[in-house]
Amino acid sequence: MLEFRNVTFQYDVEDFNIIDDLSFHIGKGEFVSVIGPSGCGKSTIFRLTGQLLTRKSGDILVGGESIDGRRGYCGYMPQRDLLFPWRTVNENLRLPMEVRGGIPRAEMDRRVAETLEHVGLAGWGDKRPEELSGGMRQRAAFARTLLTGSELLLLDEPFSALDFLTRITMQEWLLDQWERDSKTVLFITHDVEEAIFLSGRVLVVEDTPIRRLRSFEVPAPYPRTRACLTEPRMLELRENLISLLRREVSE
Ligand SMILES: Nc1ncnc2c1ncn2[C@@H]1O[C@H](COP(=O)(O)OP(=O)(O)OP(=O)(O)O)[C@@H](O)[C@H]1O
Repeated sequence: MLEFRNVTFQYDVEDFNIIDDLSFHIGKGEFVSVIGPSGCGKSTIFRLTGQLLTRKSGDILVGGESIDGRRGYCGYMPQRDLLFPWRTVNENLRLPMEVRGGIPRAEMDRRVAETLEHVGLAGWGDKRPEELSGGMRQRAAFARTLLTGSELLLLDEPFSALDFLTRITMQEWLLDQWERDSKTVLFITHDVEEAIFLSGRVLVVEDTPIRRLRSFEVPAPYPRTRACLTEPRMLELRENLISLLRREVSE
């Protein structure tokens, strides 16, 4: 579903590559998390995939084809919900379809209502974002990401600003959505436990510049409950990942 082939990237103001000859791939329908030290370039991978940045060399493929010249092949949800405060929830959710164009208003309204119901926010469409709780705003932002209609969802630390209980509720909610929708999800987090609870695989950034992502299979079948986190194999994986990250930060 997503493939990086020998991708290299450098920010204009820097004199070194932040991503250097990186290759990896994510299969259709996978839920994969990316973890690594702060500032190592995780979000840069997302920005390159969404063409918010342009790579220096290499190729990025979605669904087997290069992303160059294409639009609408991925939905991107950033760290903060970024709902427009002056728009109602309905108006926020219509946005990706308005940008794409060519969809009749009645059809947009139908899709918005259906998606709000899908994420448990039926009846909240006329509210403004400030009237929603943090968890509800994230659900609305996720609904807007779904309304891009893309099979590939890039979620960049979507729950990092939430309190602990809302966060674990949202993690369970997201897993339910993923199991129901069969989308491909690439998820950035700083939280090792969140990564292993949600993902089938965890990719670890081992060094900067990013030359490779080390892949760890998560040894727990879906559907999952949080109880799986206390299983010995999951605890062992969690400790392995934490010590790997610690080593990277101290190097
Ligand atoms: N627009 C920019 N111009 C120049 N340098 C940038 C720009 N955006 C990010 N960087 C630098 O590139 C590096 C990688 O940034 P990026 O946001 O991809 O890291 P990250 O791993 O997602 O960080 P975090 O986990 O803290 O969100 C950082 O050192 C950052 O300072």
